[in-house]
Amino acid sequence: MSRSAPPPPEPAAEWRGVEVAYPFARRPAIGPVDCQVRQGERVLLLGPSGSGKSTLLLALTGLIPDSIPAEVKGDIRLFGRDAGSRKPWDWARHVAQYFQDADQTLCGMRVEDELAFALENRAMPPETIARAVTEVMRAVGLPEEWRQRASAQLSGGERQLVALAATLIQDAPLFVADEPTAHLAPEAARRLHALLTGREGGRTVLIVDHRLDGLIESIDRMIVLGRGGTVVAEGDPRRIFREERMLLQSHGIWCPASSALDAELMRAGVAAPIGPLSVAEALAHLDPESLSPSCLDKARPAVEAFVASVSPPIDLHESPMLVQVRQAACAPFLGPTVLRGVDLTIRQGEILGVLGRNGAGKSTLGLCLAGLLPLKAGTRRGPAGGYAFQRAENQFTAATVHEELLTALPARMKADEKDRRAAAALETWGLAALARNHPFELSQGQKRKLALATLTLSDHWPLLVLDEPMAGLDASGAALLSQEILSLREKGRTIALITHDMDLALKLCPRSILVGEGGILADGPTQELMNDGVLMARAGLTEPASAAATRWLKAAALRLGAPVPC
Ligand SMILES: Nc1ncnc2c1ncn2[C@@H]1O[C@H](COP(=O)(O)OP(=O)(O)OP(=O)(O)O)[C@@H](O)[C@H]1O
Ligand SMILES: Nc1ncnc2c1ncn2[C@@H]1O[C@H](COP(=O)(O)OP(=O)(O)OP(=O)(O)O)[C@@H](O)[C@H]1O
Repeated sequence: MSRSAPPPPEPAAEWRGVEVAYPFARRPAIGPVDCQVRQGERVLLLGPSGSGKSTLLLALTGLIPDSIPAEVKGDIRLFGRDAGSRKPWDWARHVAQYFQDADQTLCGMRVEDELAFALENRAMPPETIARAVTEVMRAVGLPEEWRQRASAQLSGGERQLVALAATLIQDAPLFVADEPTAHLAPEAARRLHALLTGREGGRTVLIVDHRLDGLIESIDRMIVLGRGGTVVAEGDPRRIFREERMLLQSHGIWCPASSALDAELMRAGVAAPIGPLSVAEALAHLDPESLSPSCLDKARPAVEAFVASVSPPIDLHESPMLVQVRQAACAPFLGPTVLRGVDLTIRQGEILGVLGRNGAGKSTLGLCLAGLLPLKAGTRRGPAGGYAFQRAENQFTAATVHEELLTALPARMKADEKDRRAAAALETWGLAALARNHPFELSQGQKRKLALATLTLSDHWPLLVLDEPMAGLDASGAALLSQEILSLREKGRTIALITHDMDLALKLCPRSILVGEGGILADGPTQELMNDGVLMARAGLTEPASAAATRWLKAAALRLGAPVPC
């Protein structure tokens, strides 16, 4: 007698014909959506800003419509059960959810309270909770002595780490994370990605992230939402990034650096047999030591084209000084001095990269450079600057998107001129359909766009400090911002760009500073800094994704006896 195979386990999460419509919206934010996450799978949910990724996740445990009003149609199932049959908090043991905005997760006074909260709600013994807190802090890289620190007095990235630890400690079989690494420095993001997608414990993971390099290697499957809030692609990351690249780009979705290189190598007829997930993997079969010169000749222009697309711009001539700080000591608002002996000159019309690990003091320095925080010691010369905050909504003061833009324009400007300028900005940033919405109703990427549109609309500031402006932006938003930064520079404006994106710094900033060890660790051409592995490691940074391609070009040139690129 043949025994029939046991039925497959129920999917961890499943959406069938799901539509979600927010009140007064002209059309549903998502739907109809049909997709699932199988138990034990690690799934990446991709989509442009506003495509409904957060909406899909919030509807999963019923937070929409329980806490956020919206009409939900269709069938949502968690581990085979109707998700709506329980209250959101009744799912807490099954689903641990990390929200896109860390500040929405944090509710305790101290780091320890924050982390213990979920386990205290389960009435666990204090010793067990204390042990779990120690373990999770170690796992995410939070120092033990931070247990008593006030969570409100942490940097943006540090708060994100605490919020992630508070979610991980719940040890639920399904972990859902909405952009968990948006504010993390490269090293911390890598550790977190490894932790989230690790096989231990057989946890199921559903993750939304725009930062793909280093993550996609450990993803089993992707679900891609398009601009209309429906699924436009689903399957193996290798296949999707190779075969559906044009589709992803048409929806303004990020593709990893490896996919751009793969496309160049495909055109040259020397691509890897299967779609690569990293730049190193894209080049693994093209080892300059063993490759024939004819094959090297074919591959070289393709790799060169890729490297040129991510290379630093030509440096400016020496221009007059705009802002200068000498022997400056900088402290966060009501906080201790974190940077000492800072000597820095920013020249008019330059784009300066400000790089460093989480908590290094980049935002504190940025606020001092803009004149928004007084120095504790030393001198600052130069005009005040405009500041795009790390958390976009910290900037919003108006009741609608349109009115928010108007705040950037001078009071004496005629009303119809103001409206014309605001309408042009809405169009440029793709926010026209949301003009009457409250800024807080926007998706995270849309909020970022509004904050940047408002800041760049004003002609008032000769210096703009942009604090992680790309965090949460989709590929089309990021491309727009890059263009905007370059055109501001053309108009003589000066920009300090605080970023965790090494490829972006390399592409936009001829010069960068590395902030670390209580001061400025290094100041020089971005390319040179990034070539110095020891220095980058000291600053807690990793090389850009494109670095492996630059090394390959050098090795290929040596082998062919051609001039070695610098
Ligand atoms: N509370 C709300 N009220 C009204 N509209 C909302 C609300 N929350 C989100 N929306 C709208 O629903 C759409 C989907 O938003 P959602 O936050 O799910 O997108 P997303 O894909 O997560 O975007 P992002 O990548 O920018 O975070 C957007 O157009 C947004 O403006
Ligand atoms: N209000 C505050 N009170 C006390 N300490 C603070 C306060 N705000 C920040 N800090 C501390 O000051 C240091 C510098 O913070 P800052 O926000 O400048 O770092 P950052 O480099 O911008 O970090 P991130 O990349 O995480 O945003 C951090 O160690 C942080 O914990």
